[in-house]
Amino acid sequence: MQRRKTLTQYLIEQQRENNTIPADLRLLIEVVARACKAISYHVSKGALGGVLGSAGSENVQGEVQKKLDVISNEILLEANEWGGNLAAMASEELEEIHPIPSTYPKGEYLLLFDPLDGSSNIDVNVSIGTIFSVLRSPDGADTTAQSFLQPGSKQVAAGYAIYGPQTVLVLTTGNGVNCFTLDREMGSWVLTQPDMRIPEDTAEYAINASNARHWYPPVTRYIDELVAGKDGPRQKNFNMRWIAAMVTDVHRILCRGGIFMYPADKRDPSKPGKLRLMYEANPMAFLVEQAGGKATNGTERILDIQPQQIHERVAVFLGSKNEVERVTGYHADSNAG
Ligand SMILES: O=P(O)(O)OC[C@H]1O[C@](O)(COP(=O)(O)O)[C@@H](O)[C@@H]1O
Ligand SMILES: [Mg+2]
Ligand SMILES: [Mg+2]
Repeated sequence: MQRRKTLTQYLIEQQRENNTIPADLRLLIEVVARACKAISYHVSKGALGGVLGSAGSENVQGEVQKKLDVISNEILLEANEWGGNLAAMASEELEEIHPIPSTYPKGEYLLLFDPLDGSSNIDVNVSIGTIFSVLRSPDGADTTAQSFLQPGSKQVAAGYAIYGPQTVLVLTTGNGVNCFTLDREMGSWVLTQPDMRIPEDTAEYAINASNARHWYPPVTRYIDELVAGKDGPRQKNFNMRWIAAMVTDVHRILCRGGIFMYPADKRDPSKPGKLRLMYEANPMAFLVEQAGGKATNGTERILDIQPQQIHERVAVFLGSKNEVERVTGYHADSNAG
C-alpha cells in the first residue's frame, strides 16, 4: 500500500532536506494546524454542540460576532500562546495585538489570523474556514503593533483551513502550495494535492454582483464584458460562483482557476473594499502567487502594500494571471484617461 505523506513529514522534509524552513517555524505551523483541527471538531458539531448563532457581541469592525467566531479565536489564541515560537498575535476579532504573556516562552514570529472566515455561512451549513499569516518580528520578542506593519512580501508562511465536506489545510512557506486533508480517524493531515497550480486562463469569476451599482468604471467595464459572453468583446462565455467566504472562493481558484474580486466602491472612500489586508488579502495573495496566479488591489501588487494599520481594508483582485492582469489594466486605462 502506498503511504501518503503527512503534514509533519512534509514539514520535517522541508526543514531537513530542503532547508526551506527553520525548526521553530515548523513547530509554529504544527500548532496552528492542531488548533484548526480543534476548530473543525467544534464546527462539525453544529447545533448538537450549541455552537451556532450569534454571540451577542461586536468585533472591532462593528460586525456582529457569531459564537464560532469567538470559539475559533479563543482556540487559536490558547493553542499558540504556549507554542513557544511567537512574540505576539493579531486577530480579526481583537482590537489590539495579543502579546505572548511573560509567563510563557516567547519566540520571534508574529501570527495573524481571521479565525473564522465566511461567518454568514455558519448557520446555514456552508463551508467556512480559518486564514493565517506568519511574519518575523523585526523587534524580536519585544513586539508592538508597529512590528506587525510589514508588507505581505515579508510573510514567511501563510495558509488556511476549510471546514467543508472535507476539512483541508492549504499551506505555503514560500516553496509552492500544498493541500492536506484531515484524516479524522488517524488525527493527521495527509498530503492530498501537492504543488497546486492556478491555470493562467479561466472562464469563471466571483464577485458580489449586488454591489454593481456602487462599482467604479473599470470594474463595471470588466464585468459587463464577462456577462456579455460570446456576444461581447471577449467572444467567450464566463460562469459565476460566489460562496460568500473568501477562503472557499480562493480554494476553488487554487483547485481549478478563476478570478475572485472584492473591489473598492463608491459607498465609503475610507473603506477600500471589505476584506482586511493583513489577515485576509495578504495570506491569500501569497498562496495565489506561489501557485502561479496574481493578486492586485486594482493598481498595485497586494504583497507590496505597506500597511498603516492592522485592521485596514483593501480591494482584492486575485486568481488566474491573465484575468487579473486584464482587470488591473482596465484600472490603469481609467487612471490614464
Ligand atoms: O457576500 P458579502 O457579504 O459581500 O461578503 C463576503 C465576504 O465577506 C467575508 O465573509 C468576510 O469575512 P468574515 O466572515 O471573516 O467577516 C469574506 O470571506 C467574503 O468574501
Ligand atoms: Mg474573513
Ligand atoms: Mg472572520
